Amino acid sequence: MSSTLLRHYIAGEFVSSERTFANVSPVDGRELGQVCEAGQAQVNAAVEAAKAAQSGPWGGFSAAQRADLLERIADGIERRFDDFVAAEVADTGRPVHQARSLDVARGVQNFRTFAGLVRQAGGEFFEMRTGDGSDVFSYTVRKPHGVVAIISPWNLPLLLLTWKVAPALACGNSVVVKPSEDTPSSATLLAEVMHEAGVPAGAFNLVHGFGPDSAGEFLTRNADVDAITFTGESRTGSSIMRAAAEGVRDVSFELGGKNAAVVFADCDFDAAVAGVLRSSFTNSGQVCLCSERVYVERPIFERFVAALKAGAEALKIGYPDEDGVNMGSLISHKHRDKVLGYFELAHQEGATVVTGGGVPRFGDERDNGAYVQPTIWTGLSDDARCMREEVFGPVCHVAPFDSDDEVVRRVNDSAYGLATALWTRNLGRAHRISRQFRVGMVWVNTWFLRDLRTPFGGARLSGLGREGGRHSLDFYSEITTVCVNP
Ligand SMILES: NC(=O)C1=CN([C@@H]2O[C@H](COP(=O)(O)OP(=O)(O)OC[C@H]3O[C@@H](n4cnc5c(N)ncnc54)[C@H](O)[C@@H]3O)[C@@H](O)[C@H]2O)C=CC1
Ligand SMILES: O=C(O)/C=C/C=C(\O)C(=O)O
Repeated sequence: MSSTLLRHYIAGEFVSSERTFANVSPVDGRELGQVCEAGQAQVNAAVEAAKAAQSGPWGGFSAAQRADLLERIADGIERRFDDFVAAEVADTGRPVHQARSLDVARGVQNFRTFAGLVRQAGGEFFEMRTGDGSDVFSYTVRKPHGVVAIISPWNLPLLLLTWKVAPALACGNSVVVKPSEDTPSSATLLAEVMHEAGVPAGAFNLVHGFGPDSAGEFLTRNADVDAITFTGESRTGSSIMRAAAEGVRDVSFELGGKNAAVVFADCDFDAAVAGVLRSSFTNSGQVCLCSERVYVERPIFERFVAALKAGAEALKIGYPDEDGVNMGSLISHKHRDKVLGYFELAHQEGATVVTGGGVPRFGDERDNGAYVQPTIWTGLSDDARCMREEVFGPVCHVAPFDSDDEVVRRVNDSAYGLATALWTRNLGRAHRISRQFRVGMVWVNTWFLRDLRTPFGGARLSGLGREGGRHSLDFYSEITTVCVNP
C-alpha cells in the first residue's frame, strides 16, 4: 500500500476525515495503519457525487463503453495483482495462495464476466394481436436505478465487493461502496485502479467506517440511494431492510448460512472427505457457504469421522506466506471471541470434541493473533444452539443418518437456506433429493464451484433475491416496458 492512512474516494478524489480508526493485523495483533471514518456529511457528499454522475459524462456511456471500462478495470487489477494480494493477506491473515487463486483472480473475473454479459444483454420482445386485429408489440429497455449502495463484509473482501461493483457499473449505476471496517485495504486499492482506469468522477465512490451510527447506516438511510446490495450477517440484513423500507428502495441480500454437507455410503470416500475438509475449513470456515452441519450415512459414519479428524489435524495453520499453509487466522480478536464462545457452548451442550476446540500456541508473535484450531464435534442434538446458529469459524458437527427422507428433513430444519453439498455416486438420487432442499444452491460431488452466470443467493434467513449472470443485470437495472400500437 502506498500509504498507511486509508482515505475515502469521493467525486473522483481521495479525501480524508478527522476521525480515524486502526486497522489491526489478525496475524499478530499489530497496527497496520489508520483508516478514515466517514461522518454523515462525507457520506452525503459521496451520494451526491454519485447522483450527479448520472447526469454527467457517466450517464452518457453506452453499454459497450461501460463494458470497455470494466475491461480496463480488470486490466488495472491484474497490473497491481501483487499489491491486491498483499492488501488482502494483511487485512485477513489468509494464506497467500488463496488470495492469489481465489480472491484477486475472482476480482478480475467479476469485471470481465459482467463486461461480457452486458455486451450481450438484450431486452425482451413480445407480439400480441388485439381484438380489433392490430398487431401490438412490446419491448423492454434496461436503465440504471441511479445510485446503488454497496455494503460488503470482511470474509472475502475483494471478491464480494467486485461481485456487486462490476454488475452495478455494467448496468450504468453510480455506486457508493462501504467495505467492512475490518478489511479496508483492497477496496482502497480498487479506488486507485478506478481512478487510473478513467472511471468518470462520481461513478465509483468509497467511504470507510462502521455499520450502526456510522458510514454504513448513514449510507443506507440516505434517501438519494435508489437500491442497496448487502452481504453479511442476517441480523444486519434486517436493519438494512428497515432503512430501505423508507422510500421503498430495492434490496438484494446475501446473508448467513448453517449449511449442510450430506455424505452417502456410496460416495467416493476419499473425494468426500477431501470435499468436506474444504467445505468446513476453507478460509478458516469464514465463507457463508461453508458446511457447519455434516450428515453421514450410518454404515460409513465411524470411518468418515476418523478420516475427517486425520485430515483436520493435518491442516497446517500458520503465517500466510509459509509453505504448505492451509489455514490462517480468523478475521479479528472480536470474531475469535465469538467463535470461542461457541466452542464453550458446545461443551455445555454436551458435544464430543473429536479434534480442536481451542487456540493453537506458536511461541511467537502469532500468539497475539486471532487463530483457532480446526474443530470437529459429534454428539449434539439437532436442536442444540451450536447446530442452529452460524458460528462462521473452522468448525463442523458430524452426525449419522439412516434414510433419504430423514436427512432431507434434518437439513431443512434450519432457519437458514443457503447451500447444501451432496456426496454420492448415485446421480438419480442426487437429482431427486437436490430439489427437496430449501436452499438456494446444491452442489453434488463438489463445493464452491461457481459459474458466475448462475443465480446465487439463499432462502429464508440466508437472503433475498438472486445475483449472478442475468439475475445481477436484472437487480441492477430498472426495466421499462414500451408497448407500441402501430
Ligand atoms: N457472508 C456472511 O454470511 C457473513 C457473515 N458474517 C457474520 O456476521 C458476524 C458479524 O460480522 P460483521 O462484520 O459485524 O458483519 P455485519 O453483517 O455486521 O457487517 C457486514 C457489513 O455491514 C456493515 N454494517 C453493519 N451494520 C450495519 C447497519 N446497521 N447498516 C449498514 N451497514 C451495516 C458493516 O460495517 C460491514 O461493512 C460474524 O461473526 C459472522 O458470523 C460476517 C460477514 C459475512
Ligand atoms: O460469490 C461467491 O462465489 C462467494 C460467495 C460467498 C459469500 O457470499 C460469503 O461468504 O459471504
